[in-house]
Amino acid sequence: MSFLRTHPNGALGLEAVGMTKRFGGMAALDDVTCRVSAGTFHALLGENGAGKSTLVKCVMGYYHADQGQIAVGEQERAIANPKDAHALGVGMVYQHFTLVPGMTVAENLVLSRTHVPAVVDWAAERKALEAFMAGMPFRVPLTVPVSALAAGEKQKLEILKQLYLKNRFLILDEPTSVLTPGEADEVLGLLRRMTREGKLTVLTITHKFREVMAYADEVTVLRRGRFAGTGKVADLTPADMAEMMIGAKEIPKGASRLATPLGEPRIEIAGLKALNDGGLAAVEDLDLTVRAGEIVGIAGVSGNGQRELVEVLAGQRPPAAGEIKVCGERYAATRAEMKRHRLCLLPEEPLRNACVARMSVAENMSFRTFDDPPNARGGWWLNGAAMRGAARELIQLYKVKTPGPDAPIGTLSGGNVQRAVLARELASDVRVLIVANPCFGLDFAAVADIRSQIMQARNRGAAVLLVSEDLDELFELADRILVMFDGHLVHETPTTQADIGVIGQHMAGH
Ligand SMILES: Nc1ncnc2c1ncn2[C@@H]1O[C@H](COP(=O)(O)OP(=O)(O)OP(=O)(O)O)[C@@H](O)[C@H]1O
Repeated sequence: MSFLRTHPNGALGLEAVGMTKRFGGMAALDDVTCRVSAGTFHALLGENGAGKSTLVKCVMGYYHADQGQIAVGEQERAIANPKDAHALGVGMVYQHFTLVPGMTVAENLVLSRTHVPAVVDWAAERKALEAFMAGMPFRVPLTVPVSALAAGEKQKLEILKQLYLKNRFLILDEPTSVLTPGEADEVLGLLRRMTREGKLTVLTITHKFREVMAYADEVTVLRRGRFAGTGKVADLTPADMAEMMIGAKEIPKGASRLATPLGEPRIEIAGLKALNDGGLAAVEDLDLTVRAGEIVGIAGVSGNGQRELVEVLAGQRPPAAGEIKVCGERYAATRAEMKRHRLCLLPEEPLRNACVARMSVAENMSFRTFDDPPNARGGWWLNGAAMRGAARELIQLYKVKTPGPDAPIGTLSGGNVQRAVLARELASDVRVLIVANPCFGLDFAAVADIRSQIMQARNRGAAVLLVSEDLDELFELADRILVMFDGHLVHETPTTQADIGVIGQHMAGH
């Protein structure tokens, strides 16, 4: 496909040429070029830490590249900040929603404009919005508050907002991670239709080969901050892309499930109720048992009480009612209990919930063990050398990409923070493992690695509670799948008899 700069129907082409961005001595991007033709659907691939986010942040003007040029449409452009990017018609949709929940769809759209008049003529705005919606391939009701929309509708609205702001080059950062499989297909299908019609160009960061194969026209692959290849999807297989990403054709296989006997109950939850930050019930009447030697998966669209459930089990949120037992004893989620029962826990968003961003990788990795020998030598003297040594081993074992054990963990790429926390949690001989979205944002090789670790823990007899928004993950790992909707467990099935369509419907509350 020859490079097309602007499509007559509005889609914009974009070239980022020779992009270099250094953080201290480390080049996160080293002479990277990415060309996206107008009216195409382009996927940006690469391992965790390969430089994908850094590249799109340079394009959006969040970072200033040390070298390189960006051309949007016909011309080379200087993009000093995101405002400049928007003025050129370049917008970005993030993994997490940026809408104001208490406002209606119409209010969110109108107030997102750079210039909003002091007094808004709502009647005129409504008319203009209805005309705008009529021209869109998908619609969201204008008068409904955003808080009442399902995740798929919110994601559609995020995209509509970019189109409303007249952005015709859209960057998406793992756009489907918050959607059910049906919603993901709908949103990606609609975006592809718009690119085919020449109304929009899409550049999406993704780790999902399935979505690349089904929706993308072309890919650009980064590897350790460098350009590793580009091509048309029609000419490539997932194995070819894997080879560009990591230099090996083999997509690693996970550990297989061993036929182990079910053991005693290790997690017993009865009548649990938990409130959200606003004081409303987020989890209600929840009964759940997880036995030794099984993985119990909880499916659900984010925001249906899973976060609060995990926070209760982590001791970060008090239960409002109910009882929890671990290994037959009442459990109040203290650090001593976790240690005694060898209970390990990986919450969602580990950088926020399980790390101190400004502390080093070594310090973060030793949170569980800092007061045990050899890390502590009597009293409160911490042995930095021992902590760093143990961290070096974990960094190697779990392939965490970091300049070293002393780097602040907050400067690692998202996927590498996840690996560092998993390394800490899975390092011990775990009896009870609670994990929430363990592979969120991880590249395919890391996903295979981590899933294999979880399966091995189960095969060794651990009781595993796996809360995940990724149905593929639940189908691969769980022995039983339960669906959580609106704070309740609404459906349960052994995985061998599970039907993905039925589960998707329960996830959507039908
Ligand atoms: N603000 C920063 N300060 C220091 N280093 C940074 C900063 N931002 C990114 N890096 C480093 O740059 C490299 C590339 O990170 P980037 O976030 O672009 O990777 P990525 O491909 O998006 O990874 P992931 O798939 O894990 O999100 C990483 O090694 C990361 O540690």
